[in-house]
Amino acid sequence: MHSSSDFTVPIIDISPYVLGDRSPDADADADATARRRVASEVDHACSTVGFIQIVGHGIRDDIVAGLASAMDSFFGLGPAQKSAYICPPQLNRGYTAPKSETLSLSLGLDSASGMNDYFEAFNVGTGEPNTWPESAGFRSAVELYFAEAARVARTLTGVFAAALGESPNLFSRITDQSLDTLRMNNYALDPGTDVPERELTGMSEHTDYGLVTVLWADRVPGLQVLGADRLWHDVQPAEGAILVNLGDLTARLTNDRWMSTLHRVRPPVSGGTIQRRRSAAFFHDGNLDAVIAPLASCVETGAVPRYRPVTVAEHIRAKLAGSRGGTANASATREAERVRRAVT
Ligand SMILES: O=C(O)CCC(=O)C(=O)O
Ligand SMILES: [Fe+2]
Repeated sequence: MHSSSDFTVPIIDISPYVLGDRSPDADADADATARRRVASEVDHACSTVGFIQIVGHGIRDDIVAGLASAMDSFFGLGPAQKSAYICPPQLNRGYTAPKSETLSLSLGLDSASGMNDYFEAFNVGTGEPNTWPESAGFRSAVELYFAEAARVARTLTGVFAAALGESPNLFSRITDQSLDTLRMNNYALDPGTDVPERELTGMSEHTDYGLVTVLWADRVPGLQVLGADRLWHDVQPAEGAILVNLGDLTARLTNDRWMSTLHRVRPPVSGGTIQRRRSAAFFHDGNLDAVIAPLASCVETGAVPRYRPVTVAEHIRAKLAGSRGGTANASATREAERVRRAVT
């Protein structure tokens, strides 16, 4: 594992975009200035790191605590009970048992032997039929958090439009029927499991697939982000902060002005075990029939855009066929090359 002191995930206070109801005597000029500052900080972070920590997001602590305890109640069930919620790979919903996905196959990178990622997960979302565990209060707690993450994702795309100097409806017109998925991840070993002092793959290296990811995570080590220095850096959210990272569709839209940053989860093994860690990734992917092509403002005059247009459905399907279906994705050559060039 590598780290260097000059790698940081910037903390940005997005409250100027979140506070909806202003008092009648609010200073409109001061508001506009505060928003411009947020947009400029976001532009810088998206161009250089591809990850942000947001504060001032307005998600109440009790809603996060409700999500965390819903996750505990489900992941605490026995393997047979959890397995009743497994869905076929072409449906990105329900329970994923440990070692039934390999995220790096979404980049076309082969795993040595079948599905290897140690995480277990539960997915719910829009656009595909959900299955809900019977655990008391699970559905209502998860739906409350889901609505808040969806609100924050939409606030962020508003900031993105401003930061790119585009019309405010740049994203709203391609996200009114957005495919959104909340993936609740659990990285844990059964009591008594003895892992050798080597690194365990919690979740293999990948970029996220959609427009933007809103990522709540325990303040426990494990998440690593690939820096421009080709080193993997450990990242933990600050108290109360929520991580945000861009997905491939925003990199494509911005012709790589903004980055879909590679990341992975490698829980450190100590004393033969790992510290349990939870995360919940809200993937905001856009309307399935939306066509994502590089913005004219992000392509130099006379230059050829780096990406051909794709629909959201086409892109997400190819990625999931890799991570969930085990068919290596052949169309992520650029990201796969970045992983190969990383110092492991
Ligand atoms: O567990 C984490 O912090 C990262 C999860 C993640 O990258 C994902 O679900 O795509
Ligand atoms: Fe991810």
